[in-house]
Amino acid sequence: MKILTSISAWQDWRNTIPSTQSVGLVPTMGALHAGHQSLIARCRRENDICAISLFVNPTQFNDQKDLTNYPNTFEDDRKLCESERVDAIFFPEYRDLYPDDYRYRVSENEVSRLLCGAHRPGHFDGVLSVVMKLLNLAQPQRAYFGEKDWQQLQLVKGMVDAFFMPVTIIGCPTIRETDQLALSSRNLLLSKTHRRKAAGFPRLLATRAPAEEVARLLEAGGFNVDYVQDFEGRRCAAIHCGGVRLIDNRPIDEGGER
Ligand SMILES: Nc1ncnc2c1ncn2[C@@H]1O[C@H](COP(=O)(O)OP(=O)(O)OP(=O)(O)O)[C@@H](O)[C@H]1O
Ligand SMILES: CC(C)(CO)[C@@H](O)C(=O)[O-]
Ligand code: BAL
Repeated sequence: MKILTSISAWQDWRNTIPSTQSVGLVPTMGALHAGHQSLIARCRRENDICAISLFVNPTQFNDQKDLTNYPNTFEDDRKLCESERVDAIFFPEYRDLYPDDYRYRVSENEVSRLLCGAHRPGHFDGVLSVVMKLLNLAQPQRAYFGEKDWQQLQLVKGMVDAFFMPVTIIGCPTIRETDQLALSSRNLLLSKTHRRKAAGFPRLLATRAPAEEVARLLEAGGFNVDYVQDFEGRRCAAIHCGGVRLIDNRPIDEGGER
């Protein structure tokens, strides 16, 4: 497994791959967990070459504290990638990935302003810009994203269509803990008490009550609610639990308990 830290090393490596071999890419911000692992495993199964990027992208953070606190578990990440037979890890630095210092960026003017975009101004400009860079560098046939970040997934698909980018975006189901909390790197930041309490989030999101009622119940349960909103077939929500921001979504038409 190669660990590539410079753009030129990554490009040189990419150039060694014959055009007859398919490449899959899993973009991540590291602190890998079983959710990421499911994306990597699928990428491994569906492609000759499986690559992953680990980059905590500063341009998508509107909150400096959130960026500073973002977990970093590089050694464990490396081991997980090795055990999943990843071929290459791309682990760049900001100044290399942003030679323009973010003068150039990709913007979407509608969906990116809703939900998470309304609460994290500029967030999706940062996400789309870095994903465009990563896709241009890796030139994968397929790239894998989690449904946990539903709005992100829709925006990345939209960008690829809008710019005629030669890549297929594959959405992968959300992996959950046994108490149904969606796995997320930020879960590492929850205290024991808040981790226990966080199980109430997916439980309330799965009820059939109207979105406003779910928001009220979450607030009553001690969470600070950014939003609960139905969007493109999903009930999406973001809350703060003990200062940690968590997001989740559920299909709106799922039978039984949502
Ligand atoms: N529980 C999960 N199930 C499936 N995919 C996931 C899960 N959590 C994250 N992913 C996907 O992994 C990719 C990388 O996500 P990222 O590195 O931001 O991790 P994260 O756990 O979402 O962290 P964060 O705490 O920042 O939300 C994204 O496409 C994301 O949707
Ligand atoms: C897609 C991504 C890797 C871009 O930094 C990030 O938003 C994430 O991990 O979901
Ligand atoms: N998975 C979304 C990345 C972020 O919260 O910035």
